[in-house]
Formats: sequence, C-alpha cells, structure tokens
Amino acid sequence: MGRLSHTQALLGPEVFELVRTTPILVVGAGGIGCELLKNLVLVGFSNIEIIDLDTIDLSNLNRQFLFRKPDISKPKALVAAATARHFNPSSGINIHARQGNVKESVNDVEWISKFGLVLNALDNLDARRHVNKLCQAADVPLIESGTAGYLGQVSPHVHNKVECFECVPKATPKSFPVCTIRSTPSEPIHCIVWSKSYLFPKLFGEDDEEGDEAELDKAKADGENAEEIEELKKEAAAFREVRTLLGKEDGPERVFRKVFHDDINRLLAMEDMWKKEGRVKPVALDYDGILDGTFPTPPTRASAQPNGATPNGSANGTTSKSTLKDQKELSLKENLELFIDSSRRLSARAIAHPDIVLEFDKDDDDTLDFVLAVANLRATAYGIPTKTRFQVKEMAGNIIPAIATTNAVIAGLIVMQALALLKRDVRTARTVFITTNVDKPLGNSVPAPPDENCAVCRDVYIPLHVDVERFTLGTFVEEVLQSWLRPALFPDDEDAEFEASVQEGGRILADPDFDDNHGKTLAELGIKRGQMLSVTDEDDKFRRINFCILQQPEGAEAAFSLPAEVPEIPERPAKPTPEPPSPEPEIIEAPIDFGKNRGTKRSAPDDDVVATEEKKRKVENQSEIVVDDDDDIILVE
Ligand SMILES: Nc1ncnc2c1ncn2[C@@H]1O[C@H](COP(=O)(O)OP(=O)(O)OP(=O)(O)O)[C@@H](O)[C@H]1O
Ligand SMILES: [Zn+2]
Repeated sequence: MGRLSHTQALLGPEVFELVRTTPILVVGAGGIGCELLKNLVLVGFSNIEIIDLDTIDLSNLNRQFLFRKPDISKPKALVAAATARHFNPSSGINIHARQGNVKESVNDVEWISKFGLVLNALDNLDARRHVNKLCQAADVPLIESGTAGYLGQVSPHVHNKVECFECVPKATPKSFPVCTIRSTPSEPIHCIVWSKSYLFPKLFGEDDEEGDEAELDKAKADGENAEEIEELKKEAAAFREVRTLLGKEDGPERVFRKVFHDDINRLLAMEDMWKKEGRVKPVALDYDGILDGTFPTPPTRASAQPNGATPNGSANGTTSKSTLKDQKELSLKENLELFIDSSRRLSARAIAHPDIVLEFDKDDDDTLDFVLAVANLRATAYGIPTKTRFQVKEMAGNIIPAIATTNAVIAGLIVMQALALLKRDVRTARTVFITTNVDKPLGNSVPAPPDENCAVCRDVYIPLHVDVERFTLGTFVEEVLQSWLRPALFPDDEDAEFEASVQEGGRILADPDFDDNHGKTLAELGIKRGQMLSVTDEDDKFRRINFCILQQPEGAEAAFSLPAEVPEIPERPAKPTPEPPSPEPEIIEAPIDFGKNRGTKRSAPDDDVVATEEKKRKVENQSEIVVDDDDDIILVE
C-alpha cells in the first residue's frame, strides 16, 4: 500500500488529484512556514514553491523544526525545502525553494498567477498587504495566517467571493501623547519609548529636524501645553549640538548632564506643569554623585510601589536577585556605567560608518544596552520602577513569545482550508481562530463578502506588458487609455470624453491638466516591472483601474501589449455619507514601528492584527460565528 493511500481514500480521487497537481506558493519559511511545508509534503502536495528572504538564526531553532544548528546562516527556504522533502521521499515531490523578498519586482502578477493557491506564513503587515494585492490582481486564492502567543488565525481570501485581507481595517499601534513621553512619563513603557524612539535616534539615528518640528506643531494644535512644546523645541535644537560631541572622551558625560540633569531642572522650573493632579516631580540626577556613591537613589513613586518597595537599587551596590545578565536588576550606578559604555560603543560605530544610520534592534547588543540604561536612568529620575534587560528587550522589541504549538495548530488549519479552496468552493472555507475560551478553543466564522469600499479588492487589475525603455507615458494615455479603454467604457457614446489621472504609488504622473511627463519613458519615470499605473477618472464614475506592469518578451517589436479584450470595468457605488470627524485627534509618539520590526521573535504589531480579529469578532460578529455539531471547525464536504 502506498504512503499516500489513506490520504487518497480520505480526500477522494478528485481532490487528491488537485493536491498532487495544483501549484502552491508558500510565502515565509519561519515558525508557521516550516510546520506548513512539512504538512503539505505529508498530505501529498507535490508542486510547491517556497520563498523566504531570511537566513536561519540560532533563535529560530526552538520552534522551526526543519532547521538544525549546522544550518545557522543558511537560507531558510532552501534548508526548509531540503529537510521537508525527506518527509515523503517516494512521491515525486517537487519543491522549488528561493531565497528572496516576495516584494521584489520579479515576483509580479504574472509570476503569482502561475499558482493555484497562495499560503502566507509571514510576520509583517507590509509583506502581507503586498501578497494580498498580488493575489487580488491575479485572481489567485490566498490563505492568510498569523499567531500571537497562544492566539492564532487562518483566513481564506478569494477575489470577488469573500473579503480580502485589506477589507478589514487593521489596528493602529498603541501610542502615547507627546508630552507624556517627553516630559511627564509615569510608567516604565513611557521611558522605554522615549529612550528607543526619541533619544536613540536623536543621538545616533537620522536627525529628522523637519519631522520633529511638525510633530511638535501638531501636538500644540491638538491642545497639548503650548509652553511645554516651545521648551521641547529648544531641547531638540540643543540635541543637535550634543550630537557633535559624542565621539569625544567626555561625550557620554555631556549627554548625561544635559538629559538627566539640565533638562530635568528646566522642566522643574515650569511650576504649572507639576500642579496637575497625579504628576510626580522628577529629580535631577547627579553624574559624579552616582559614580562615587554619594547620590541617593530617588524614591519610587508611591503609586508605582504600593508596598513602598524601592526596586531602583542603591547608588553603589546591586540589588539584583538574579545573576543572569538579562534578568539582573541593575543599580543606578550600573545603569550609568552601562550608559557610558554603550554610548561609547555606538559612537565608535557611528564614526566608523558615517553612511550607515544606526537603528534600534533588540538583537543588537549595543542598541539594546543603550535603550536599557537610558530607560532605567529616566525611570529612576521620575520615581518609576526600573526594568531588567530581558523586560526592556521584550517591551522595546514588542515581543510576544512565539509558541511552537500555536504555530503547529495554525499550520494544520491552513492545510484544511487549503483543501476547501482547492476545489474553488468557498462555501466550505472558514476563518478559523484560536480563542482564549478553554471550553471552545477553536472558533470559526463564515468569511464576509468583499467590502464594497475596499481600495484593494474592488479595484480592477489589467496586465500590461511593456518595454519600459521604449514605452512613454504619452503612449499610455493616448493608446491605452484613449484608444483601447475609452470605447469599452462608453460603448454607446463615440464622442464621450475620458478624463483621467494616472498615478504610481501615490505620485501623480499625469492628469487632464498636466502632461509634462508624456514624453518620458516609464524607465525615466522610475517605473519598473512589478509596479502599477493606477487610473482614476475625473468623474469618479468607474472603479480605479490598475495596469500591472509586466515585462514585454525580449525581442518583441511592439513596445507594449494588452489583453485581447478590456475586462469588465464596474462603476463605483454611490458614495457613503461621510462619517463625522472623530472628536479627539490623538497623538502621538508610536512605540511600535510597523516597517522595521522584524526580529528574532514574533513581534507585536502584526500580531495585534491577529489579536484584534478575535476581539473584533467577539464584539461585532457574534452572530456570524458558525460552529458545527461537534463544536469544531468544518473540514471539506
Ligand atoms: N517580504 C518578505 N519576503 C519573504 N519572506 C519574508 C518577508 N517578510 C518576512 N518574511 C519571512 O517570513 C517568516 C516569518 O516567520 P516568523 O514569524 O516565524 O519569523 P522569524 O523571523 O522566523 O521568527 P522571529 O521573528 O519570531 O524570530 C520569516 O522567516 C521571514 O524571513
Ligand atoms: Zn478588500
């Protein structure tokens, strides 16, 4: 009896044949991706492509079981494929593995349309959005997935049939008022955010003078204390001066004196600021006193330590119970020494490589040490409890520990949904999520229909093969929009005018009153394969049309080619009545940065997406939850 005979009997010959032949794309070979690839191979999927941009890290080994220690530094996709193959050696399985970013231009709409199904096993919103758009444009079903600690979710997305990944608004990262972060912190996280997102970039990162000014102006317009904002502007200017001192022997000391002494005294002079109830005045720290042990550690504010404990440590000794570096509670003196040492390390790096902008990375010891020391020094000045290195790493890196079991459950659920979608029968597909309810650990819901106002799946996508070196924007406007598209839009009116604007990624390339770029080729306009030219008619009558730029075959005489027929271009629905403006414009210093947040542990922002899905469903969609008789998810018919 063959290895797959049971699967064959379970699935039936028809689905089994689809399993054997349908080309499947797996995006990501991390925690979920490894489990998923192994499952796919065991079920008998035989035509798989897997792509991942990364190499294997030591920290991956505790849950990415296709990798072993000797594989460290090797490309994840290649090693995952090589290991997974052995799970089913006899069945002629073909896994094409690639190390690369799914956002690279070669991975365009034409590439993705080769697949019968795409399975995302990613860890960031940006890549998820990109793959979703490609799948919508190419009309390829997508299964999206994610885990966050004990929570996890799998959702099917099929063009025109059910909602796409973007139909559901995503949670915005938690943020804090500027003045809380910069002047009146009251919790450890405020100090960590200040250290990571304010002081670190001010000293070592890109000096964004304009952005800083704009942020403060906005905070003022939003009603934050005007006097304080003016002071913060002066403070920012003074930083520019301090930055130039960093490489000097006494650089760290000068920074310390400015930040933890002078600036705090300046804030203390603003009497009004401290009148507000609940505000605790900070204490200016004394550099020499801390080092020689004569400066007493300021007490921790009563609200933070109801039992009166003082976890900030003494000035000279150490209070740590643990001797492990990451779990040790540092004394004030140890924090200052770490500040001096990490500042020196970072300054040396900045001077040695002036062209490389330093960024906080929780796995980069120099940056983590600096953020830890600064956050703790600030916390001490404000009477806030300090944190250990491990805790700061977790909070600054937005880490939610990845749990191998959650990944395994989710990877199993992906395969079940894949079987449902293979038949292109969306009626049996479900959004499935792990809940925190022990009596019913899995919930599922019927995927919602597409949101009529979704800016991704309600658009029209048209492939356009071009030679970007020869094809001009003028040709696009005249020959594609006016000659090819217009007659299809206005079939009963030969003289109808089609006035439209053309954009790429938010920049306007042309509109009815702007033809300066018409003579330029796409290459000259910086447009290449994989990008889209988005066309919106001036009357807002039709859905947005995106022309997907693809490569014209080499040697082709024509500079471009289009599909034989114009696809159906639906009209836009009537505009919904605008929502009233939100009463409180919130602002905001975000502790979480969506773009740069990839690290060695699953990080929070995207995982918020997962957690929010469960919350959202609990609150809004209670009625939509569908559970079968066994209180379990529904498999295939
Ligand atoms: N744009 C992208 N193109 C290709 N692969 C990507 C892209 N973005 C993320 N990935 C991959 O998706 C995978 C996600 O897996 P996972 O969430 O387990 O992350 P990880 O980096 O392996 O682990 P952790 O972040 O928890 O240390 C990673 O292997 C990552 O390299
Ligand atoms: Zn959508």
